[in-house]
Amino acid sequence: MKGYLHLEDGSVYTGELEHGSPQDINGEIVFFTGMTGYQEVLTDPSYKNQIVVFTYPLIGNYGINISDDESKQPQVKAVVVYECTSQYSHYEAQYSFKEYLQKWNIPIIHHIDTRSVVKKIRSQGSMAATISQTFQKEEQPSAIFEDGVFEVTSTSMQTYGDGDKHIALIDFGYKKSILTSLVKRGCKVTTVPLKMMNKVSELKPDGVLLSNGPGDPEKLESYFSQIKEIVSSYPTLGICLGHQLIALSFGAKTKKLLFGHRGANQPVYDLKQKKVFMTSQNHSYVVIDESLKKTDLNTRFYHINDDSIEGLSHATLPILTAQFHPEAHPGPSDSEWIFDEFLDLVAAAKGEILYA
Ligand SMILES: NC(=O)CC[C@H](N)C(=O)O
Repeated sequence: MKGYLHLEDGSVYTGELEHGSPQDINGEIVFFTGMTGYQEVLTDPSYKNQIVVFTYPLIGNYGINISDDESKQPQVKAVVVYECTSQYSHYEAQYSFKEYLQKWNIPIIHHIDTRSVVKKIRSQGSMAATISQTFQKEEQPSAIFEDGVFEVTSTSMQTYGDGDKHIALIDFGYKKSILTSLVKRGCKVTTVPLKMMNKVSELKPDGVLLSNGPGDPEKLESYFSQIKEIVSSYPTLGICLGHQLIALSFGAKTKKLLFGHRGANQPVYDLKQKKVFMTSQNHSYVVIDESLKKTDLNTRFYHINDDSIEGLSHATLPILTAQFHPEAHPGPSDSEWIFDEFLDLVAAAKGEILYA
């Protein structure tokens, strides 16, 4: 059936709507530029409540393979594509792109001029959008976005792996690949729901990882002092939202980028190794450079395209943070070594090695 994509600036695009609902669907519209990796994007909890535009014009040609999911279900509010094919070819695929989203009742609007939509987002910023079955929408798309962290954090602790390094993975909506990156490096990992952060010390972990997650990091202000205490007590890695929360808890500030970084070829410079890495990213917010002056945090990584901060280290504590995704699904595995460096920090704290 015909469907309509309404943007906050008043523009309306007509496309074909699949699994739409009689009620309008509202969300923040953002775009992802990777040619592949659509399945990992759909299931990354950081995309909770967002309407994702895929800029690559043909999506779905290798189908959906459940074992590649980043969480138990798609998290996006809706999908905007040019063409999504039902014909797929991959030896592990179980569903087509459309079948998978239909199973979870997630609307797709296709045959939309995605190039035009992306140009608007690039010039005016990520904005509110509504997908509707009618040309006249019920109301103006709302720019107030729901805070997704409480929807995606788990409700009980779970333990995975049985290695000799025990890592507490604080769950703001973690991607499965973060967990598997640790388990495959010989760690025992306990996932800790946001509301159970006060139990971290009872686990006596060797290290702590603060996960990715959706929404504005400043909305979690009531947890900053607790976060500061935890990350000051154990070797720590912060990824994406986790990185932002660590910076905020030490007194730095964050701001929203115009349209964010979402793709699989984002170049990042490492000031320590003096090297550029291609990274996978999915974020709207960044740490403000000048706000670091009052803290003991130093820039370790920055984005080559816009000079924004992509990661930090602490002057005296074993804390490492990355705004990008070292677990790299979707995207290149160039920066997976971040996990090795984090585990070196953990090993150094246990007296097993020297970390330089
Ligand atoms: N992937 C993430 O953790 C995203 C962090 C945060 N929600 C942002 O958009 O900046």
